Amino acid sequence: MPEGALEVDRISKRYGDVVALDEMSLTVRPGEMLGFVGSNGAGKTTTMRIALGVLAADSGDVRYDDAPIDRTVRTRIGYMPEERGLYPKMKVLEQLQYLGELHGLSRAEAARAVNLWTERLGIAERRGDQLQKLSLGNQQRVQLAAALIHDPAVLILDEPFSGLDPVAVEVMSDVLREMRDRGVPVIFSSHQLELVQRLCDRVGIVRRGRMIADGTVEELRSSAPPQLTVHAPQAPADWAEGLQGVSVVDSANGRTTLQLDETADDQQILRAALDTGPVHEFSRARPSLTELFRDVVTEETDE
Ligand SMILES: Nc1ncnc2c1ncn2[C@@H]1O[C@H](COP(=O)(O)OP(=O)(O)OP(=O)(O)O)[C@@H](O)[C@H]1O
Repeated sequence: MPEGALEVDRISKRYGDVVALDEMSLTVRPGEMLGFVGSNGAGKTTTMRIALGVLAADSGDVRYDDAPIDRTVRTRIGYMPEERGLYPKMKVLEQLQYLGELHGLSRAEAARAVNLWTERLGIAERRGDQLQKLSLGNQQRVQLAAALIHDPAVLILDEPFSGLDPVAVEVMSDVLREMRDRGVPVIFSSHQLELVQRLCDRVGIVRRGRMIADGTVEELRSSAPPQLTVHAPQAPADWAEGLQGVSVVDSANGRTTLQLDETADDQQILRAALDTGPVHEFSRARPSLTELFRDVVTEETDE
């Protein structure tokens, strides 16, 4: 394992009869951003809470830098919990200053870090306000500042992008990229798959407490069957039905997305499309992360 990697190794966790995690494993290396995706209740928050050490696993290990996570390492993790959890009545500045000192910064270091991150996250003018007086998006920026204030060695963020406006999404994305580029392993959960696809070096898809797919977006996309987009404006809705090795993924306004298996013949498909009239587009593609994810979720309900 490279120095400074965070490893979750086959952790399991039950809540009574509910199996929240079933030998979940993941690794985030320094300088890497991992997007953690999965349906509601799949086990993302439970994994992150165990990785942070606020919740104990029934079995399995969490390691940082090849050693079990102890108290010292724990204080070096920047965590943004899903339930947020800052003090609503406390002023932004006092709150961040307090958290910095709690994580071992001196008074002056904490003050410098508060200035830096509130400036960087665009909330400098709100330093004197109570947290509860800020908009939800700005409260979230404060939460991120709280996770960053002690210059963490690892970042674990539970749905940091939920509810943010596009400008805030860009600010948050830039900061996470910057931390990644500084060599910090970053893991965040999200249901915004386009964002995960754009931002992350690797993606882990979790289903029922297990990691079922893990790789770069390109690896995951290229492991899926290829697709063909055909724009034939005069084609009837069922023009592709019955073609060898072809299933229709989507069809609207003369544009059809087909999924191909190895028996499909693209020249035969092209001829069939031309038989309907002009063909304006005929291009091969790989499914998006959203489509891959949908396939996984569909398999889940089919089981
Ligand atoms: N404190 C708890 N008591 C009982 N069951 C729990 C508890 N916390 C989580 N669970 C259950 O464990 C499973 C995993 O939940 P978890 O919150 O980790 O999922 P998640 O992937 O983060 O979901 P979401 O995307 O909705 O946030 C779910 O079935 C959930 O109901």
